[in-house]
Amino acid sequence: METSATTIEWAMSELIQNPNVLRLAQEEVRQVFGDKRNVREDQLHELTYLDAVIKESMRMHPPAPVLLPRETRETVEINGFVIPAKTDSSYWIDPEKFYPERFLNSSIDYKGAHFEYIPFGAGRRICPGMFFGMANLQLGLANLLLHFDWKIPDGLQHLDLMEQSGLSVSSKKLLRLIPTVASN
Ligand code: HEM
Repeated sequence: METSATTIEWAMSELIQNPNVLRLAQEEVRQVFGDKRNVREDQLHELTYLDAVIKESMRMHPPAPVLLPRETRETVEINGFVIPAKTDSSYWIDPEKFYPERFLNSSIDYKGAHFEYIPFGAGRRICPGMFFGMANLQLGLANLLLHFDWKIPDGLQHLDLMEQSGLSVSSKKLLRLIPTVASN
C-alpha cells in the first residue's frame, strides 16, 4: 500500500536525522529479534519504542491527505462546545521536534478517540486497514533496522524533507540512504 510505503520512508528519513532515536529503535529491535535473526509477527507487540517512532512519524507526516488540516479562523460554539480559533498548535510540546518519547506512557493512540491525532481518520469512515497497516509498518521497519545499518550518502549533510502531495503525502525528493548488512 502506498500509505504504508510512504510512512516507512518518512520514518527512515526522520530516524537517519535523529541518530539517537535510530540507535534506540535499532537496539530494541536487535534485543527482541537479534538471536533469532528474523522478525517474528507474534513478537511485534514487544517493540514499544518502534511503535512510538511510527506514531511520531505519522504525527509529523500524516501520509493520507484525505483529512485536510482544518482550523477555525475565529472562536465558534457548536452545540454548546466552544472551539477556540486555531487550536491545533497547542496540543503538542515542541510540535516540530521528532520526539517518539512523547507517545511512551501516553494514552494518545491512533484509533480515532483522540482528535488531535487521527492518522487513520476517525468515526464511521475510519481506515478499515488500520491494524493491517500498522503491522505492515512494524514488520517493514523492524526488518530494515534488524538487518541493516544506515547512513546518509557521502557529501549530504542533511535530507530535504519537503513534502509533495499526491494520493499520499510523500517526500518531494526520493530518499536515498546507504545500507550496510549488520554484522551481528
Ligand atoms: C499507514 C497506513 C495507512 C494509513 C495512514 C491510512 C490512512 C487512512 C485515512 C486517513 C483514511 C480516511 C479516513 C477518513 O476519511 O476519515 C483511510 C481510509 C481507508 N483506508 Fe487506509 N490507511 C492506511 C493503510 C490502509 C490499508 C493497509 C488498507 C487496506 C488493506 C486501507 C484501506 C482503506 C480504505 C478502504 C479506506 C476508505 C474507508 C471508507 O471511506 O469507509 N488503508 N485510510
